[in-house]
Amino acid sequence: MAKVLVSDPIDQAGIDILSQVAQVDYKPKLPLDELVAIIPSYDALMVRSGTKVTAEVIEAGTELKIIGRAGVGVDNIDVPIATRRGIVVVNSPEGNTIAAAEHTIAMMLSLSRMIPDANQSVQAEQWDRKRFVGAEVYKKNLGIVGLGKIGSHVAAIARAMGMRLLAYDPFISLERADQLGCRLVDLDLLFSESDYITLHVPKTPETENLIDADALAKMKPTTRIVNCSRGGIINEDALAAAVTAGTIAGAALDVYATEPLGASKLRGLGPNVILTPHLGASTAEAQVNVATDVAEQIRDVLLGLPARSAVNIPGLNPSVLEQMRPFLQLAETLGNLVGQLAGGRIDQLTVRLQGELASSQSQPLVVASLKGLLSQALRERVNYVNASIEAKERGIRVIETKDASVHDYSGSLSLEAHGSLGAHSVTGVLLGDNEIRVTSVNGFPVNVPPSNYMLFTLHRDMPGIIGKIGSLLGSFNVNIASMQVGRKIVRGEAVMVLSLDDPLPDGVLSEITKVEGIRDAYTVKL
Ligand SMILES: NC(=O)C1=CN([C@@H]2O[C@H](COP(=O)(O)OP(=O)(O)OC[C@H]3O[C@@H](n4cnc5c(N)ncnc54)[C@H](O)[C@@H]3O)[C@@H](O)[C@H]2O)C=CC1
Ligand SMILES: O=C(O)C(=O)COP(=O)(O)O
Repeated sequence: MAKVLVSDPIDQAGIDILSQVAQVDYKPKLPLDELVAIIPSYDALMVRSGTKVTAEVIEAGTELKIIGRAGVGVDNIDVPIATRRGIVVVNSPEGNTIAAAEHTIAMMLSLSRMIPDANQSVQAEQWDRKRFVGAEVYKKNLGIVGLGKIGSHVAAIARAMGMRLLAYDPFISLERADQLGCRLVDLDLLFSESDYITLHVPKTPETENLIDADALAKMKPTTRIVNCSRGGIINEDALAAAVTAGTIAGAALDVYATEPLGASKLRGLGPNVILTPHLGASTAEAQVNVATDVAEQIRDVLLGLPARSAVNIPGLNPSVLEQMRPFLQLAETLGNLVGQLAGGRIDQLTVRLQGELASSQSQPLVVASLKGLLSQALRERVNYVNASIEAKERGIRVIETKDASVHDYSGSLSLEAHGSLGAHSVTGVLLGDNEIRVTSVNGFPVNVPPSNYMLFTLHRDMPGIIGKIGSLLGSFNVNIASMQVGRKIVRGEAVMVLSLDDPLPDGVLSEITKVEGIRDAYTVKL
């Protein structure tokens, strides 16, 4: 039975799903050294933001097939190393959107009305109404940095509260911003015009330290900043200095450069700074959502099914995947086939989508073709996650072409591998029942289903050659399941494709190449 380690607190709903297919060990708050010590025996790891899934953890996890992040941000996981190791990383892109957006609004209003300090004063049996005169958000400018899922929901709520919305997000269209009632502006304008600024970006090299002393200097003394996205996007010392100096009005933070927050200048700044301990996703509803979402994906991957929100399998979203699954199988089979025909070191793969297939996304088919191509060399170490990287590292150039014109079949896929031993090509199609047919080899028309053991010859079309090959195989006790010859002109060049019931014994191939008229022969094992 597969083993799953859950190393952060997750909702029981997730544990229940995982338990259907695996032994689940629930060990929240595991120290790094213990995690490294026990990870070798696990097939899957499920975390939230608490566990740092470092290169050391991933390298130690020799059996790991999937790392699940019950939430959005995967910045606590070394995704490039996981990808390199062929480990799928999944998250829950939408499970906590509402929770994080509502926490943002709660932080903005709490800051404006000094609710935490006002509460504390009443708890302390004071009745100080003068100290807690706040500000309204109505008709104020809210600058949203990052107009993705959470930023968009914040925009919708803020709009309903009568705020005026500015947004900065270089990857969002004007139309989308318009729909959300946001004016897209550059960062400097957002900094200088906003009364409230809220951050909803991932932590990347571009967003790290985005709000530094220079940015803070551009803001109004009445500006209040909310950060429920990621620590490190705001420079905490610069922020504390700006609040202390009164060059901005205040800040409400849920996330920090280092968590848990250690010694910090952000503490003790009175009602103008509110700090929560990374609570954005901490609602009952969000925790059920993310735990269910990610546990289902871990379960599926352990059962050999695809994940719907893999962050390191480009272009394979669930609907695409479902629709393309038979074509991915076709691409993988053809990749495997052409890789074996080409042999040697391959430096280029051309992937050609013909007919109806030309309207499909090519990237998943390219990845599947590469997976097939590399499977002889890498066996089970190559998968959809690392096929592109492995190919790139081996210097395999990929060329994609599309041709919507329809020939003999409504849609076909052709792969041509170019390598140290020459170039070979195969074309295949899917029949009505999703059965794979190889329809050409090196440009010669054939019509054969792929089989476990195959023999291909390139030869001169001449009388007697088929009989000779048949007898030769018979003399080695190899049974032929089917045989096909493809040629373009009578007595010209031709290919022969044989499906065999048995693997070819050593030495037979060289005997075959000695037969008169045979130019080359290749065995293929699929
Ligand atoms: N405090 C908490 O507990 C939670 C925090 N988060 C964090 O909130 C953030 C946003 O999450 P989602 O909205 O779900 O992500 P998302 O991917 O839907 O949106 C992120 C947006 O940021 C934009 N963006 C990327 N780089 C940018 C840049 N350099 N400048 C401006 N915009 C940029 C993207 O175009 C995208 O529209 C993430 O960092 C996530 O980890 C999410 C959930 C809970
Ligand atoms: O989903 C995210 O990105 C979050 O930051 C939530 O973090 P958490 O799962 O609460 O540790």
